[in-house]
Amino acid sequence: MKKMFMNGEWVESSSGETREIINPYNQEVIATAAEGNEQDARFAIAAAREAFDQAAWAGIPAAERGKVVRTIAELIERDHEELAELESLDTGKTVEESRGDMDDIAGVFRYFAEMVDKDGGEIIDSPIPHSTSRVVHEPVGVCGQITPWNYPLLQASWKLAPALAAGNTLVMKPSEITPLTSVKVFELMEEAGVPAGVVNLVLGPGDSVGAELSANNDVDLISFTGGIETGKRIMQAASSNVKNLALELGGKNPNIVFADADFETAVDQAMNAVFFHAGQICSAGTRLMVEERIHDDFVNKLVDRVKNIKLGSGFDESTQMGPLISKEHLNKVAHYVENGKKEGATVAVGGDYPDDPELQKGFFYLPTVLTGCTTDMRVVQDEGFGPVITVEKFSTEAEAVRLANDSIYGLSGGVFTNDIDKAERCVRKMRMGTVWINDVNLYFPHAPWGGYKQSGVGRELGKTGLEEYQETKHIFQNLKPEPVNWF
Ligand SMILES: NC(=O)c1ccc[n+]([C@@H]2O[C@H](COP(=O)([O-])OP(=O)(O)OC[C@H]3O[C@@H](n4cnc5c(N)ncnc54)[C@H](O)[C@@H]3O)[C@@H](O)[C@H]2O)c1
Ligand SMILES: C[N+](C)(C)CC=O
Repeated sequence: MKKMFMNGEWVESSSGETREIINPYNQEVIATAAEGNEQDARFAIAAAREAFDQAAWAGIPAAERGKVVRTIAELIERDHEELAELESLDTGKTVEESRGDMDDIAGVFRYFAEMVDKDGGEIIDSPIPHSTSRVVHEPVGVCGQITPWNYPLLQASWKLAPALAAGNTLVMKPSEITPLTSVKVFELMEEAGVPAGVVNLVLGPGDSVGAELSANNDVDLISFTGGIETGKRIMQAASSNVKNLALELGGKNPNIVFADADFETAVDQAMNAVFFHAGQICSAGTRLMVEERIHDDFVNKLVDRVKNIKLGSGFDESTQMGPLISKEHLNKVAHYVENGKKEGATVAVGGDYPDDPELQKGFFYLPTVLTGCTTDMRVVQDEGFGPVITVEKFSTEAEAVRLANDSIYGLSGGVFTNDIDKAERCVRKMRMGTVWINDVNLYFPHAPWGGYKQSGVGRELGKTGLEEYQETKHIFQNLKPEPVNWF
């Protein structure tokens, strides 16, 4: 039974309720987890509040905190294979992808561990005679952290590492359907020596545990990664005590291919942009935009290659794409494609469930390419979050940029061209938090990640990822205090 971690203890839920965790490849039960509720969330928040107010973590010298965060990275590296296999069991993604995630996760803890003791504040040139003026950074306080199911531990690491580095205490709620690697990393944080009450883990549903974290007045910051509609609810709840807010939401990301791009690379990357993790990636380049002159050749080549994508178990080395996360999500993706067809899109390949008998127990959907799409279609505007590419045509650079920006989202986008001036002109006009030139879906700890428009608020990773977990304080000192005699 996977328990919750509160005030340094592993506990069951106060109600005794549990949830079965399902393998999306074959629907087998892989674990049972405690199912927490509002009361459990309040208990964990109180523990984090107490630990913060007693300076159980922020009061430790920064270099010592850095050492503990670095040890977490080392323990993740030690248990790398176990963590990768757990992630694949829970999400269905290939173990090869999960191994890459674990490398990234250890790197994130290392990156923030190195930043811990580098900030000595700032001296301001005070305009007031006989005074000093300084700026220091302090932790925000108690942080609520809510994560999604698609990259369970990766998204958790983007929140845990900077929050700890900055000296905060926290309560994390992972997605209720993929808690396994989060439980494991809390074991590793305990082993690394994080003091009791500093990190707390509550398992359970969003509308109880997540809602309590978002609304509770003892929480100072809420950091959320997930869908737009949930993000809006959290934003409203967080207004109760005007919490600091960080939102990493969805995307519907354009991938623009100009006729002068390297053809083979652009086709290959158009597939990488979408079919990793069956398209369940916030920054998936699901909206392929191809210059009219090469459109037909490009689609033909793409379809030829997509036909050969091998579906299967994430534990089979020959598998290139695993299942979707759940029955509910599979139905959502199938409806999304059906609606696209009704709007006039043509299924060039896929558009159905696989008929391979070996895949019938899993939540599989065929890699799909929809052609004849236009920007006004819902299938182009909505985040499908599945292995589905919509293809649009454009004829000029200005049109490509205008169409790419025609979205409520602004998470990421790609441009493929050999004309570097054109690439630069396009990416500077694209209203997205990350833009790639001749590449897709890249991220690393040193560069900030986040969305323009409705894709989010704030940035994770990089220097800004640490700043999100810090308050900024100005300290002014009068070196020659004397009466002002105004009154
Ligand atoms: N921008 C990014 O970096 C990024 C990264 C990963 C995923 N995502 C987005 O996440 C979405 C997929 O994840 P999902 O389906 O798990 O999202 P979701 O919004 O359904 O759930 C995310 C988390 O929120 C919790 N939650 C649900 N209702 C809640 C409520 N009322 N109050 C508080 N918490 C609540 C869930 O239990 C879960 O832990 C996609 O839209 C994807 O684009 C974004
Ligand atoms: C942020 N990222 C790309 C790792 C996962 C998005 O779903």
